[in-house]
Amino acid sequence: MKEIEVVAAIIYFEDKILCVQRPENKLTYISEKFEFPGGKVENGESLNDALYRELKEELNFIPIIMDELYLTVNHQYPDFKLIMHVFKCLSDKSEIQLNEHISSQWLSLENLKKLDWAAADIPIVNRLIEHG
Ligand SMILES: Nc1nc2c([nH]c(=O)n2[C@H]2C[C@H](O)[C@@H](COP(=O)(O)OP(=O)(O)OP(=O)(O)O)O2)c(=O)[nH]1
Repeated sequence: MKEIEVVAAIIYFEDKILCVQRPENKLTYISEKFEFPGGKVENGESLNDALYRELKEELNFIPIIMDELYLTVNHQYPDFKLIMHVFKCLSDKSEIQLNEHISSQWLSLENLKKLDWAAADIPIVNRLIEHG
């Protein structure tokens, strides 16, 4: 089974977290789902470099990375295995540019569960709600 390695960012502005919605996709289980911004790690790239590149591409955003690594999620989707490394970041503003996503919301922890998340993101959302 194909393996995909991805980096993703939990971006905080004050006490809110940036949640972004994926566009339509032939894979129904990720189509129009909410996720944390990020994307695939390229060959030979460090996780931090991948995160900087993806956030610049997707949001024109240069992150301040807060911690080494928040969590690595392993999730089996029907067509591939996802390995997703998640980092917490800070933003000093709430205005963001969406280059690839169809919508975004800044949500406080207690509202995160209201969104329709990609399945791999559920453990991240749960950990955030339980431990911040
Ligand atoms: N960035 C990100 N991807 C996620 C999350 N949850 C989740 O299941 N994924 C999955 C969806 C995709 O199958 C994969 C990310 O790949 P992508 O297609 O967005 O990556 P990319 O920007 O490098 O895209 P491309 O160059 O292949 O077009 O990880 C998440 O929270 N953030």
